Amino acid sequence: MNDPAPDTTSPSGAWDPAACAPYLAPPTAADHKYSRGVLGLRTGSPAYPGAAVLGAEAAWRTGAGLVQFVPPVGGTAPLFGMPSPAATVLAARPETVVSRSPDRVDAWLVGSGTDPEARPKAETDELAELLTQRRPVIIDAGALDLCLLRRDERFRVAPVAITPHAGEFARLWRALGGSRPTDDAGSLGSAEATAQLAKRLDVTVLLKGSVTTIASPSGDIVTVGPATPWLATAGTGDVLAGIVGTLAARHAGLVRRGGLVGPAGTDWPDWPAGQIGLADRAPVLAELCATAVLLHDIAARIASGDSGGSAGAASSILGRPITALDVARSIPAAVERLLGP
Ligand SMILES: NC(=O)C1=CN([C@@H]2O[C@H](COP(=O)(O)OP(=O)(O)OC[C@H]3O[C@@H](n4cnc5c(N)ncnc54)[C@H](OP(=O)(O)O)[C@@H]3O)[C@@H](O)[C@H]2O)[C@@H](O)CC1
Ligand SMILES: Nc1ncnc2c1ncn2[C@@H]1O[C@H](COP(=O)(O)OP(=O)(O)O)[C@@H](O)[C@H]1O
Repeated sequence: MNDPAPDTTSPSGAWDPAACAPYLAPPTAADHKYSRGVLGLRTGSPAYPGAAVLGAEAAWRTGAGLVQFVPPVGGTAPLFGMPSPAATVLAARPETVVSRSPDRVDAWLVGSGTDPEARPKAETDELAELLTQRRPVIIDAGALDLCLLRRDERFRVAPVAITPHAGEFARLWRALGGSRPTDDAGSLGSAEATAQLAKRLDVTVLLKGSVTTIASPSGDIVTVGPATPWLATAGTGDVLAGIVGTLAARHAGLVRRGGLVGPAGTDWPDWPAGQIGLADRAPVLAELCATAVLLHDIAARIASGDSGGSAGAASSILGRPITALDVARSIPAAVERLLGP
């Protein structure tokens, strides 16, 4: 990959709170748990069971119909006498169903709270397999290396969004042969670099930061922020990933169709093969990501008691310290605020 030119372009646009509403629409009388979106989680590890709890908490609070947790394959036993990720998730959210091979999953969230160095081959193989299927896959933290598989056509079947922070973004950039950025995506013109990465790997890139940049493979860029700086605390990225995964599960059909409505309301399997390219599908995923980032910021502001700041406001810092779990627990109030009159 060539180094990006300095970023002289303006982003395609900042995300409008009003645009979130369709993605957060309340359930109807015709809904049931399966129609509201089933999220499959492959998150957490013996070293980081807490990250799996944060993602599951966020998923339920965002309004998932069902969250299914798949325990990591093989690997080391829990450390320090800690419970396993599955036991930790169940203790916090007994609504969660734990299963080795869940059916009816609409979208997957993988990688939060995992370490690629400690990942057994069997786990890597199962994660890679998800990229060969049509369900949306959200790739976070310790699974981000798997998006490099997208260089191979076989792994380009699933619509994919990745959620790196600046350090993780720099690692991916270097893995693709770029020499810049070093560890500071902000210094390189992140919009340009994010768009390049999105295009190269045919993924939607959600580059986290005070201002979060979201790029589609098509080149569209959306920015959200600045978010409240109280979000700069451990685990808030795991919460964001849970929100993104849940919205992707809720709108999995729309993601696969690229936002297009099929003939007589048909879904993807009824569409002629090859009619819709991956790049066509990506902007919907970007809009879901932007909605998730805005919801996350509003939840953080509610949790921190920041009644004066609105999402995206670059005001002086208002409010009080928060934890990642506080943010997750404030998601329902944030949904209500975004849907409010
Ligand atoms: N409770 C739990 O279970 C929790 C579990 N968690 C899990 O921990 C795992 C490891 O994740 P991780 O992010 O802590 O470590 P890693 O991937 O090595 O990246 C850090 C390196 O990147 C660099 N860096 C540059 N810019 C940066 C930025 N904006 N934000 C952050 N870093 C930035 C930074 O360099 P520096 O700036 O310090 O020079 C540093 O060298 C992962 O699976 C995650 O899910 C956490 O979510 C916490 C709660
Ligand atoms: N200074 C900041 N101002 C606003 N939001 C921030 C700031 N720093 C980080 N964030 C947000 O906090 C979250 C941190 O995610 P991440 O770096 O993955 O942390 P973790 O791995 O501990 O969950 C992201 O949503 C990011 O956009």
